[in-house]
Amino acid sequence: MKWKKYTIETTTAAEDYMSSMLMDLGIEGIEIEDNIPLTKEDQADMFIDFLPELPPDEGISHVSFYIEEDGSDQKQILTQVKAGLENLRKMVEVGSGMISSSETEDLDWINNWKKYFSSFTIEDILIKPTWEELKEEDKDKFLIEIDPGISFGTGKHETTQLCIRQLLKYIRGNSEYTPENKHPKVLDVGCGSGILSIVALKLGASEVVGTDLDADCMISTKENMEVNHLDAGLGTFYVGNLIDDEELQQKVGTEVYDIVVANILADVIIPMAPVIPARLKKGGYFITSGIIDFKENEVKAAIEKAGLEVVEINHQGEWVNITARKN
Ligand SMILES: C[S@@+](CC[C@H](N)C(=O)[O-])C[C@H]1O[C@@H](n2cnc3c(N)ncnc32)[C@H](O)[C@@H]1O
Repeated sequence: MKWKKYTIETTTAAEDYMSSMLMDLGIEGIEIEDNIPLTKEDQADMFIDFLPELPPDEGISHVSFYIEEDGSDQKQILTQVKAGLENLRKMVEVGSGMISSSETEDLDWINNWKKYFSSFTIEDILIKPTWEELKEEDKDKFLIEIDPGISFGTGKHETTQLCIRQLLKYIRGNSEYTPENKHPKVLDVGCGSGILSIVALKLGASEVVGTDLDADCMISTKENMEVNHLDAGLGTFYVGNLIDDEELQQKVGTEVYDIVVANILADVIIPMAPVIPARLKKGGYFITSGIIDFKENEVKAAIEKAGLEVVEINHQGEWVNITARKN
């Protein structure tokens, strides 16, 4: 599909008004480029732990939007955008308001990333996108099928893989480690696509409870449970923030989990560490990742301060997994 990209030069003060005006006109896929650093909340939502140095913010912003080349009345939309822009001038400094245009190559916003997600294995687990056909030679493999939709969690990210390896070890066991409980109850904080809950259940977990800030993850997780033939009753998933939502903490429960897994971000795991020991049974494990290597010591200190004993630290690329025990 061919798209035409239009870019409005405006001010950082007007960029939100500008995108809201465009959305009111039914335009989706709006892009904002400015030199304002992301907030901590935006960083957490976007799973970004470190940011490039930006040039100084001079108050200039470029707001771009895309219109399908065929099938839309470009002229009419542009007239509406120009009228909307002039209306905004009465409320806020919109700057030059100059609109430039360029052609883009074929774009399929929702599905393009799928080209980069194909089957792969972690130890003996085959992770396969739901849309890929299962090869004859893979029919007997330990299979997890995933469509993350708009949630995080194809399994390709180093942090997810670090957690999967720990689930393999602490649920199934391996040569150096034999778990006492082969059917643990698992809490998956930041469940995303549900991939870690599904791996845990497929490895033998008796039940999983998951949480995420993002309501869309509930849909992806539910659908992925179904695709993997897991009974819906094996998993309960809640939207919310375990760090400070006492109602959620109560729903999730106290001293009921053999394993808590949380693949989020160092800046989220640090404030979350104090509420983890209360969720774990004595002897239970906290498996966490999403930690960029230069924040390893900070996260380790927070986990130890919360009263857990760090038993393992693993690395993959620039990412870290910390596993800790409640003694
Ligand atoms: C890196 S993704 C992990 C997804 C999946 N568990 C995996 O390992 O691939 C992190 C998820 O944590 C969620 N998240 C961020 N902060 C959170 C918080 N305070 N509580 C629960 N979930 C959170 C995000 O919405 C996102 O879905």
